[in-house]
Amino acid sequence: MSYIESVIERIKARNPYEKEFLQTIEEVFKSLEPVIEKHPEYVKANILDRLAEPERQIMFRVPWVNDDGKLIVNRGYRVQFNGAIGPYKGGIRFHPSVYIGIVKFLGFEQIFKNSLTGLPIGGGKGGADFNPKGKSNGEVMRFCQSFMMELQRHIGPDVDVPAGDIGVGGREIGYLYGQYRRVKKVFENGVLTGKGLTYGGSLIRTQATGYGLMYFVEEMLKHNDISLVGKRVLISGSGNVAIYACEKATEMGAKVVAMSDSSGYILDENGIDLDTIKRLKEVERKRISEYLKENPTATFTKGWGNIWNEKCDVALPCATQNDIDLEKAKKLVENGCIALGEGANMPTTNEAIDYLLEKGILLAPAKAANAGGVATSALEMSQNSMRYSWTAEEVDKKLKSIMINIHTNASKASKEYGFGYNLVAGANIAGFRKVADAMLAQGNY
Ligand SMILES: NC(=O)C1=CN([C@@H]2O[C@H](COP(=O)(O)OP(=O)(O)OC[C@H]3O[C@@H](n4cnc5c(N)ncnc54)[C@H](OP(=O)(O)O)[C@@H]3O)[C@@H](O)[C@H]2O)C=CC1
Ligand SMILES: O=C(O)CCC(=O)C(=O)O
Repeated sequence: MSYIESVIERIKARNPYEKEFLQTIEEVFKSLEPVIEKHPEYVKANILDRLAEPERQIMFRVPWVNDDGKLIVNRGYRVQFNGAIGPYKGGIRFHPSVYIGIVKFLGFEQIFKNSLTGLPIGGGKGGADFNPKGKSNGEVMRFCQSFMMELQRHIGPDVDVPAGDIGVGGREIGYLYGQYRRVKKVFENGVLTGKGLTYGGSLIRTQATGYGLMYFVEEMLKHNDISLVGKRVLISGSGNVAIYACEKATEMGAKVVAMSDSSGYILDENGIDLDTIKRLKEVERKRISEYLKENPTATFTKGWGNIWNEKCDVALPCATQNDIDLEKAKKLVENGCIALGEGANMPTTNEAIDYLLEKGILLAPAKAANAGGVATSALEMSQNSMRYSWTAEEVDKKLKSIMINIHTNASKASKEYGFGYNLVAGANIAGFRKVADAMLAQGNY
């Protein structure tokens, strides 16, 4: 058994029920084999075992009263995974599937992603098993207030800075910040990112993950002498990341023909009418099938995951984890897909990643490709510290240059450690080295 395999076995034994966390551990650590060989100092300092153990994980009760006057109890989480290079940073997810294994997978991935941005942010993530779907604004507000009553003890602009993720957007960040300010009595708006523009939010943060994804995918295609113009694109999801990936892809000359939500997908051969999607999803919070009312030539197909049966050149999973398994990956290849850009976190299973790489599909891994969101959050933190705001053009320019740098660093690391042009391995290695070196320098914590 190799050193890495023995580390993975130890981590499995310590966390037997956290399957998503174990999935990312295997994916990341397996690509670190040549790094460990070249740098025995990481083995001596037991960096991998230390990296896999969160610095702190907090789990708490979130009681709140629904519109019928019933007291409901949810479970809240914040995992402060690694603070070696900066304050913990990462989103909060509200979804009924949330449990510690999901929060830990997201927090672990965040360590490497945040390191890749080149900005001083450590890795963390949080959430609750609360389902915002179908809840009134009042219910969502009371839930957020109760969630923050506990969370506020553990966060701060120099400690831990949460933001949005699935089920947490501008509305929720507003309620969370309102409660934080009420309890703390200070206007300390650097404690959360993704805020509204009237109280310290950054221009372009809403668009940043989707735009950043497309800047990265464009760079990856350019590196391989391929243009995005005229390419047929499928996007899973129709939330924050999916919407702005669609906007930028269309602006870059690609044709997005399908988007989805958990009920199914719409296919529109005329190209997605994004104004309708934005209204349905950002304003009215409706199901995607409603799209057909205004676009009667489009079709709706029921069922999660079916979108990947459609033909495409570029696939952009922008919804949730494990969206593309081996069977879907085979379907994509069979249908002529040439590139896959991960907007969501861990949307592709490990078996599917191996298969796609083996078939020569260009794969932009989440840690690199969706890092534009957290990078712009870090830019929001800088603006809050300076008590100053950059223009949309300034933020967008910084975002683009960060995404291009991430591509350069991931491709260089991949080449240096013998993987050729493999951005999956390259992103893991480049993200790892900075954090590992910071941990080495800081002693045995
Ligand atoms: N927001 C950000 O800045 C960043 C987000 N990400 C990642 O991108 C992905 C999408 O996030 P975001 O767009 O913010 O989230 P949203 O809540 O805005 O949108 C999520 C979308 O995914 C769909 N979906 C389908 N199945 C599921 C499922 N099982 N669980 C959750 N969602 C599902 C949702 O449909 P339905 O409404 O029917 O549930 C919805 O269309 C996530 O993986 C997130 O971790 C990564 C980096 C930054
Ligand atoms: O902007 C942030 O801090 C959160 C981003 C995030 O959760 C992610 O990158 O997955």
